[in-house]
Amino acid sequence: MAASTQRDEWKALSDILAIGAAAFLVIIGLVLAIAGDGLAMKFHGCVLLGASGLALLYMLTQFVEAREPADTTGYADGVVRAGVIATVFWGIAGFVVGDLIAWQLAFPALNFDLPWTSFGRLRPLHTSAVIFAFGGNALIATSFYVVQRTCRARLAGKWSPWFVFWGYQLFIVLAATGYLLGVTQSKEYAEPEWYVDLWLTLVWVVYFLVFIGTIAKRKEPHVYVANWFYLAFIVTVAMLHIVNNLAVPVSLLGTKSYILYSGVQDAMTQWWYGHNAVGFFLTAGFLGMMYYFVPKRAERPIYSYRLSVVHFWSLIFIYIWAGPHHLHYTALPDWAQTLGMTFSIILWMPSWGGMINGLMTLSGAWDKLRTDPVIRMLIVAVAFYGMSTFEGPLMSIKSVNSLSHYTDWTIGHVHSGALGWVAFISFGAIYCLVPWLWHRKALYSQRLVEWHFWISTLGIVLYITSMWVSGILQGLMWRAYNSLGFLEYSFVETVEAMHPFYIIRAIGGLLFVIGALLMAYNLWRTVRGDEPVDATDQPPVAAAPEFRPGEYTAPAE
Ligand code: HEM
Ligand code: HEM
Ligand SMILES: [Cu+2]
Repeated sequence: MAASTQRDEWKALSDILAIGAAAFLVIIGLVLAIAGDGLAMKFHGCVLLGASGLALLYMLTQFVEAREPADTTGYADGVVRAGVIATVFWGIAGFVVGDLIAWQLAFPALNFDLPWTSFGRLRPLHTSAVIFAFGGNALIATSFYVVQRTCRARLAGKWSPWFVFWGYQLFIVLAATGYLLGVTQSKEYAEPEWYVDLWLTLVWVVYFLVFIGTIAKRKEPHVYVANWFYLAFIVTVAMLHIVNNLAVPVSLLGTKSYILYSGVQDAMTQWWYGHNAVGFFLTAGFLGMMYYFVPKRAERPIYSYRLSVVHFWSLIFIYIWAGPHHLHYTALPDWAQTLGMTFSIILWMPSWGGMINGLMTLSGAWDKLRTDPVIRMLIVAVAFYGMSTFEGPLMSIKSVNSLSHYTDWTIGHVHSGALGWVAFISFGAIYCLVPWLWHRKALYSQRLVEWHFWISTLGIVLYITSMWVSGILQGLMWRAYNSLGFLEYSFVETVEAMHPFYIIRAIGGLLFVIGALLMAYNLWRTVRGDEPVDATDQPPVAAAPEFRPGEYTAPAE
């Protein structure tokens, strides 16, 4: 009795705090909307005002009516469902913008001579949309799902998980609209200005607290390896984000700020950030996904649990040092470049350790590659992970980088990781999650998953092969001398030579977009509850699987 009143008091306190925080944000939004310096800040004030106003209204109605959310006892899956929807939505938005800029590179007239639609503004819109909006939502949704199952505990906090979700969407909207309006601090993958960075910091701290709070109240003694990867992703991204974005705003009412560092220190901080954004956002978090969804879908234990632990520690210790490979032949001291190159080459080993662990989880069940396109998607993702983590160390070797740097080869490398690994592992996870989360007995159509798989794979192959050819061609043309010691080609000749490859890449991108649209249609039909057209061919997914201790670890270990 006493315990329950105390719990009620805590709940009331948390409600009051949440309402107070929203009211505070309403005031800030109002101030910025009225007194903000310039159109962009005023607009962002309005966005903040609208978002926090809606949140405030919603929480007030809940509080006044003392209404309990529908499911306070089981797992908190509402926020995971929202995350899955957001992932698909932002994914398609990001892929479409990616393909648009791909066509712009082939046909510059598509810039339409307008500032808002120019390549310079749409490119960061693409990279942020796919990495942070698509990838970030996939990571938040799956991490919230996985941590609950593997800890057998409900997500910590009542409002906090929803704050993480909606706060993150607000971050995305502020960042994206900012780019279109020309607000940027010009650091690649860290373009949002100081006030958007501050907002993300707040959201991220709450994300960390929800995640660690759930682990703290776990009923399962062992902390499963996927959670280690998710946790490394959350903690390291916080560290990277804060250090790389230390800046002084010109005015508290304006968008512009100046970064604390200058010259080569700024460059090194930026690429320490940029490289580890790849390592911890695009790799560690998605490895967490791999370590849950591959064994689950294959219904096999992880090939080697011991290897997964070695994989974890070696990966996080080595990644952090490899950043200087982005700054070869720059003003960065030579020793630092060599250090970055050395650690990049060493990084090949833990990366492939992880790949082997993922692939070999299928041993004894290889036939599933033929019968289950979702498994195939997950496993091909792991194979692409292996490919791009072989290519990366190769490109980090200084003599190779002297050819590849600034060329389309880098773009090809990026997208074999991004499309092949990040997007495919997310698609696979989503195909698993949707029937579990919406309690459907199967996906609407397995055949459509097949189509998605093949169309998108073809798209990726067109993308990366065209970029390999154009990248190496570009690099060789730039460094070609004639017998008199003059450059053989003018720059514009190299641009002309790229044209056919840009068209092939854009077609590849289009195929990738079509695949994603097929997925969205299939998922929509599944969620709607339509009778699956080929349920008998699909593995049984009637109930979301429970975590059973020892299930993932090989018996021999
Ligand atoms: C339909 C799919 C996609 C297409 C057509 C596409 C196209 C493009 C294009 C044209 C660029 C600019 C290249 C340049 O400046 O030369 C680019 C850059 C980039 N894209 Fe994509 N993209 C797609 C999907 C993705 C996904 C899913 C991700 C990440 C998860 C991603 C991450 C990136 C990154 C990180 C860059 C910057 C690369 C760099 O600066 O080296 N893209 N993309
Ligand atoms: C062992 C692992 C890896 C190593 C050592 C590595 C190394 C490299 C190197 C040397 C570059 C070219 C730098 C330059 O010349 O400017 C690069 C660029 C890049 N890589 Fe990797 N890579 C690895 C894995 C990955 C993976 C798995 C992904 C994606 C999921 C990825 C995403 C990127 C991106 C986005 C860039 C472009 C950065 C920019 O200039 O904007 N890398 N990587
Ligand atoms: Cu790097």
